[in-house]
Amino acid sequence: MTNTLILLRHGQSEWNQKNLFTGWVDVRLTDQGRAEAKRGGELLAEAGLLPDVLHTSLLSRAIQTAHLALDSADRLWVPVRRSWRLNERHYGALQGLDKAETLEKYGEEQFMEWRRSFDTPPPALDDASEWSQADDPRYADIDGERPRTECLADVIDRMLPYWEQSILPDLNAGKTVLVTAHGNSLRALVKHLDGISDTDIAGVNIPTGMPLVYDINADGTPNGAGRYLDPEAAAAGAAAVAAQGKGA
Ligand SMILES: O=C(O)[C@H](O)COP(=O)(O)O
Repeated sequence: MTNTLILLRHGQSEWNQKNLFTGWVDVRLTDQGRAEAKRGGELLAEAGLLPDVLHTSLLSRAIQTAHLALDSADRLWVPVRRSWRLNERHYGALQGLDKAETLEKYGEEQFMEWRRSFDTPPPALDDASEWSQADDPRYADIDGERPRTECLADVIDRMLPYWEQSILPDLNAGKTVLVTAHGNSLRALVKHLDGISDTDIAGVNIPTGMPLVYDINADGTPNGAGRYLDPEAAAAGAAAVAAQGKGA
């Protein structure tokens, strides 16, 4: 017996479009991002994958995406659980910087180390920065220390307790679970589910707005590989993410 987990990265955001490092900066979806989110919900409805519960991060781009996708699937009424533990990785002092300019300034090796290494975080973001979340009320009472920068290993450390204590129990209650989150918080969960090595995860990118479906066993392991509902579009989207920063 397995239960259905649906992972959905938010649609294109305003800073995805501008090619800026985003992290915990709370930007909204673009028109394209809203269309991607609606299409994601249509794909779920066409596949008969109707969520019974929603888990989102505390960031507007994921919350907007969930709302649009659930509306397309006529499931706006499902219960919602939100957590900072599903937030995008905190990009530290890179938040707000242009990816292409950062690549140009620091070179490919340093750019990729900060962007895709497993355990090297960017420099920490000063609380006085305009892109800091030091004064953001949504983090006033979070169950953990508010990060000033994160690497993927840090994201896994703060995301897995939520996976085990909040998402997996919903799955084992027989619910179809929709998780709307972010490129790197979903890379963290996919790494865990698929047993991807610390090295190989650097080559994994999550496309925007495309449902990724897993059949999950009671112990939290996947029964087979995850599957995108539109594999061709997913491959093109992942390639576009990989190309960000390279002037693409
Ligand atoms: O936070 C961001 O900049 C993006 O959502 C993810 O960026 P990345 O694909 O460069 O990690």
